[in-house]
Amino acid sequence: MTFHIGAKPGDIAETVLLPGDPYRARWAAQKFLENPVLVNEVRGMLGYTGTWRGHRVTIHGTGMGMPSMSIYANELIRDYGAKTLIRIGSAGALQPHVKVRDVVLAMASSTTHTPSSTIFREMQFAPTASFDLLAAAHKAAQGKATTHVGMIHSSDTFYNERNDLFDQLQRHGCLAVEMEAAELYTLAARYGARALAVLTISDHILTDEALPAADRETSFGAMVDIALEAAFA
Ligand SMILES: O=P(O)(O)O[C@H]1O[C@H](CO)[C@@H](O)[C@H]1O
Ligand SMILES: O=c1cc[nH]c(=O)[nH]1
Repeated sequence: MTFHIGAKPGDIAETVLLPGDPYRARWAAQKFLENPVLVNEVRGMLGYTGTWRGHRVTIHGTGMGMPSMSIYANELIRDYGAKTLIRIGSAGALQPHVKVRDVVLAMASSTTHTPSSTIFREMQFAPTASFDLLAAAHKAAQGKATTHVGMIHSSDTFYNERNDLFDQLQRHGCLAVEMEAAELYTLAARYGARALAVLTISDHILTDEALPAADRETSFGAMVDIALEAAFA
């Protein structure tokens, strides 16, 4: 048991899928895992452990934003021994060719700040996915969803007041914006774990098209499939 996770030692698998939304964790565990058992509900941040094709897997919510992701990723890696962490999140598209419901595999993520910025001081650290997971996810995605691989942005805000920043990101090829991947990649690098973000486009920054909350909670099956296949490739 840690400050934020009530699971007993051994309750958490070495492979952890991480949606921001705890209800997406419940939906994905019930739909994809055999014998899912609730291992955490502290603060309503649901975590389940079960098996997928014989492999133990935990699916655990992270909440929204990098400070919340940082708390869960730190405790999962340092206290429970998680070794492969795959975010299964939603994101807003920043390019015209990236459409709602497409999947984005985040090769790298830019930021303005992360919870780790204080330790890097003047350095602009490059948070990057684990190549083996990225390559396996790319292969697993074939035939499951229209998939894009590239750079994303992890923002500290959902309600952006700086459209000029999004203009520059779009101009430099950034595919999508979300709020957690960069800190996950940074912590995985620090502690020698593997990490990837598999994202489903829930809305389009350029057109304002958006999926309803129920779809964001439960209709993102392709990314869960891709994440599970990549984890055990
Ligand atoms: O759907 P999740 O995984 O929560 O991800 C995205 O959705 C939230 C904002 O609505 C942020 O957490 C962002 O990163
Ligand atoms: O951070 C996010 C996540 C989904 N969609 C957005 O526009 N931003």
